[in-house]
Amino acid sequence: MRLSVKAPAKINLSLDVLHKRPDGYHEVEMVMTTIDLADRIELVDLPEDKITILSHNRFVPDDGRNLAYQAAQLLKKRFNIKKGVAITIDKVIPVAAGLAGGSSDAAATLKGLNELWGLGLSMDELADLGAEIGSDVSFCVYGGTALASGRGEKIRHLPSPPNCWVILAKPTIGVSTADVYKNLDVKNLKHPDTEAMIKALENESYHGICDHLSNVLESVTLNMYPEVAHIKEQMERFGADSVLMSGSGPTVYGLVQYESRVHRIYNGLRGFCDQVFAVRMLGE
Ligand SMILES: C[C@@](CO)(OP(=O)(O)O)[C@H](O)COP(=O)(O)OP(=O)(O)OC[C@H]1O[C@@H](n2ccc(N)nc2=O)[C@H](O)[C@@H]1O
Ligand SMILES: Nc1ncnc2c1ncn2[C@@H]1O[C@H](COP(=O)(O)OP(=O)(O)O)[C@@H](O)[C@H]1O
Repeated sequence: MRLSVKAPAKINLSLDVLHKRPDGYHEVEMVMTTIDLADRIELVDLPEDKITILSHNRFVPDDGRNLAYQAAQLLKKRFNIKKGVAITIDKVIPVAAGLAGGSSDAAATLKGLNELWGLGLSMDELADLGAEIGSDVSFCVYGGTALASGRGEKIRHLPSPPNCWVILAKPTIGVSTADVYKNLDVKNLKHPDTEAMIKALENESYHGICDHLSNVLESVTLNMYPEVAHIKEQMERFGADSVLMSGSGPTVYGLVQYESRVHRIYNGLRGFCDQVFAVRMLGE
């Protein structure tokens, strides 16, 4: 049997770090939402006991380092499944970009194999399994809009933002999430107003969302890679309503309400940045 599953990227509308935990992770409060920029995962049942990964993107590992591989392996071990799966990843989401591409591939693989192998697991059970793979995988299982806390695995669903455009620009560098957290000065942070962001979503206030975009990891990555700051300035100059770096970066996104402005910003950024996308929020 063969199954195809969509694996959408996320952006962080706000990202706060509360403290460093004894296990080395950071306690976070993040408002995240999925966007219409997605990988496609194809799963084909194999009679023999093996997992294969195929992707034409050279930055995507084709072995046990791949998060989709880890998702399949976790299900096989936990439910004692003797057959295998061939996973093909049609990569659209830029890699190591702060958009949770790998995490979303893992989440899509969990959901797809749940169906393919008839496991009958609930979304909550899949999200719990996802947390064993990575901090962002639980969110990616549900998608939509949510407040993620703990190390990212505790999910509270939120209303999705009013429809608008999201323009993304990724400079030609990949950022290590671990390095960014390592360079974060947790004691001296200007904390986002997470509650105000949640209120803005509840009130369907586009301007409220724009006013409260905030990410404590942004200044860390901006200091490490000045080209990210440059993209942010240009996105603001070309007329995005509000601009922020997603996750640990280096992708910068701008929110734009009116389609008439999208082309100008997109074309302006394309002048000096190879990877630019104009997409919609995905909603619920
Ligand atoms: C920063 C965020 C924001 O959404 O995303 P990305 O920028 O990676 O997309 C997440 O917190 C990343 O989630 P994810 O990429 O799944 O992280 P993991 O694989 O679990 O961890 C990678 C490394 O990041 C650090 N880490 C991650 C999450 C967390 N709450 N505290 C941490 O300190 C740890 O050093 C860990 O070894
Ligand atoms: N399916 C996958 N797609 C992309 N990268 C993956 C995948 N599985 C593992 N990785 C590894 O995870 C790292 C982070 O990738 P990604 O999830 O795209 O970024 P981020 O954590 O910034 O959102 C990459 O450098 C890559 O080596």
